[in-house]
Amino acid sequence: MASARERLAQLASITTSLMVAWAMFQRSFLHGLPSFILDYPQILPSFIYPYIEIRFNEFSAEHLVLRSEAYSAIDNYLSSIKSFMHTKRLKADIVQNSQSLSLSMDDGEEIADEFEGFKIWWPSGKIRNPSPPISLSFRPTSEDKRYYKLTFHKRHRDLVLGPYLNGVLKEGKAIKLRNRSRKLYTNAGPYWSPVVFEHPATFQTIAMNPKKKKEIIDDLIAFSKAEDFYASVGRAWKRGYLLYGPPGTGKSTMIAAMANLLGYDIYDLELTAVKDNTELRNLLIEISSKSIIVIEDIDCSLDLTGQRRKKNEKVEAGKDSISRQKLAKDEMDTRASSQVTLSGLLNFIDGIWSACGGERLIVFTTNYVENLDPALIRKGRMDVHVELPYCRFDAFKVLAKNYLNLESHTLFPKISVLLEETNMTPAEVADHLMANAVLGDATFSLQSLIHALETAKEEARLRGAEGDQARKIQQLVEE
Ligand SMILES: Nc1ncnc2c1ncn2[C@@H]1O[C@H](COP(=O)(O)OP(=O)(O)OP(=O)(O)O)[C@@H](O)[C@H]1O
Ligand SMILES: [Mg+2]
Repeated sequence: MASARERLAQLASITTSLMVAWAMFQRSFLHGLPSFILDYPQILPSFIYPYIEIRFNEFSAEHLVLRSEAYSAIDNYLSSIKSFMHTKRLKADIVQNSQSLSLSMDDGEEIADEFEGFKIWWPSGKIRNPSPPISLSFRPTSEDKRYYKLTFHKRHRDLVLGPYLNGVLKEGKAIKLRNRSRKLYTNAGPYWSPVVFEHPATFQTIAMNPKKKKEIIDDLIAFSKAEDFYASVGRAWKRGYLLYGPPGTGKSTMIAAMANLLGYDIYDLELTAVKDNTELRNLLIEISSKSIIVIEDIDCSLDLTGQRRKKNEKVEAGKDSISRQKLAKDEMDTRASSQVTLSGLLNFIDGIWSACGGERLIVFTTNYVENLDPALIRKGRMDVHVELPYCRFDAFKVLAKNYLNLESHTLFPKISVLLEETNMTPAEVADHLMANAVLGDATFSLQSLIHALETAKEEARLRGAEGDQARKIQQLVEE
């Protein structure tokens, strides 16, 4: 059944037709009548039909191929609001990156939305293009042009055209970002090449101290919502993370979990493949917002500390010709490999990056935090330092829950002590648990982990004893 507004719309349309006919009649036969009568066709229907309609076409006149950004945002927004109760014909599609179906209304249907206590209607429709007589090209012709018609009472004009519509467009764009398939970019030469990023890691599966984990999650979420805060204090919307710890402790896994948590793309920057600072700058300004820039093994990527050392050596050098020659050769060697310098990287972090949009994390990883230049990791550049250590009992409990669905067990105390006495990575512990998890016997899995820990402890003891012996022999030889 047609709603009151629809009946009014029909009435207004009939009235408009009548008024147009009336105006034509006037113009033809009644020259000289007062001009306000000629204005009737515009005034009268707006008394009868006090609604404003704004049409958002799928394709604008200028961009016949590119879908209008406003239309896409509205489409996403309308698919998200739960006003389908009275809509009989819906369209369904699979959302990228998700198993769920996304519903949207079919052409010719209407969704009602509410804002500040009043109603807004979004009828959808399509204009059928007259099909071309005979197309000689094989290019498919897009016959139908879809649109949404924002319809609201004229007394709400300011609210609808201001906060309501801005909110719809903002939310629609946010939904698009959430639903898009994310990318992992790597640099080979001066360009980024993307692949679809699908990594199952989540913070839930990362084995580490739960308190530390919560702090990181809270920090990331606070960062992703802090656009206004960063703007108000005049700082670039970026945050630096340094993840450090031995190999296999979950640094790369945590980066994937960060990307999954925030829905960001990852730009995995291989510094050794970057020719010089100019190429570095060009790569970095290409990076879009909502992204994580990752530089793995920062200590191996560049001779970052060396660059500084050489500067100091330069002052000392020059006294004799041999050291001058050595310095020149060192500089040539450095230039031959990569000319990206510590100062180039720092300039990027402080300057260029700040100037090109926001919502970006930069993450450095290293196995040897003590080797890094303090300038690189000082607060302000690397805001958060996260240590991923060898597996201790708190991290083990996460793995036991994930792999064996165990919260406690009589063997836990023994494992806790053994983990303190050995240096086994979460990766190794996880491997032991996984090897037997499929058998479904948790006690057997824990026993085999205990056996592995005891073996590792014994090996470490033997290595230590061998080392002591070697040192003693060395001492005797020197004496
Ligand atoms: N803390 C952890 N929690 C859960 N799984 C982990 C953890 N650490 C490692 N793993 C598992 O071990 C494997 C290796 O981990 P990852 O690559 O993240 O280590 P890494 O710290 O980046 O090592 P590297 O320093 O060698 O790059 C991953 O497949 C991951 O599933
Ligand atoms: Mg790694």
